Amino acid sequence: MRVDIVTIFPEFFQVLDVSLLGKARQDGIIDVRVHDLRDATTDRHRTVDDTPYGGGAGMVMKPEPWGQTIDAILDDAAGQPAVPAEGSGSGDARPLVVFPSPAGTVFTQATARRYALEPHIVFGCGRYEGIDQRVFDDTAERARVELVSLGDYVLNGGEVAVTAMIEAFGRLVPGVVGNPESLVEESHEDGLLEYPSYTKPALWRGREVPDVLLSGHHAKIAAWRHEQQIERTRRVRPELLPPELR
Ligand SMILES: CN1CCC[C@H](Cn2ccc3ccc(-c4n[nH]c(N)c4C#N)cc32)C1
Repeated sequence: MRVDIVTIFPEFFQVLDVSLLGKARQDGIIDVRVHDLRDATTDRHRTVDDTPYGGGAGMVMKPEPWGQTIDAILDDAAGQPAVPAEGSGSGDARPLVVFPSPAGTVFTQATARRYALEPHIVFGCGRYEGIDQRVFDDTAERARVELVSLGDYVLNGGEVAVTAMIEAFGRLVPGVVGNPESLVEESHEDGLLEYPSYTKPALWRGREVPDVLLSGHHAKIAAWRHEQQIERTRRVRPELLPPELR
């Protein structure tokens, strides 16, 4: 899987060199390439923004550097088809270009599962008040374009969102997580929040571990954990409960 990231803060993504994603990159499972948008500027000040047409506060990101950078990435990728992850992908062979945006559809575990099947994703990290709309419209001429939001709050740019999204789908790409079993019983994977976890010691500051977890009775443990998931989901995120459990 190939991932391209366009940003004015390339150093922001050094975080992707560590932990699971760093190993996935070293193992060649995920090929992450970071592009500095300012490399596509032509003026001495490497300008990427300008005042908004129609007035208003803040600055808007100019379309030219974006168009040049995205074209270069898509042209390069066209010559090196990326290998899709196992499983059925979107069926649309065009690359996927994702722009984080507070105006986008909310990123969920279902989005992460879908992205994990894509052979190639380009992420465009906006800053300032956002990117000139014509960048999205022009890119949509040759790629699938998605505006995606991390959640209902305002960030200063797309980099934090892209980091979270790459972690969320990256861990689902086959070979990234050592034990795929650990991906099954986690929050949102089965629509419910995860059950509480415990480890040694059996007694800590006067607090014991639930007896069922010490029983060795796997069926009872599984039943207790599922009940905990339902109780926790009902308490914290009732809207996630399937109708029959509400
Ligand atoms: C005051 N203005 C309002 C519009 C956005 C401006 C900052 N900005 C520029 C590019 C950009 C990209 C994503 C996000 C963002 N914010 N919240 C989320 N869940 C996001 C996601 N994904 C924010 C962004 C700040």
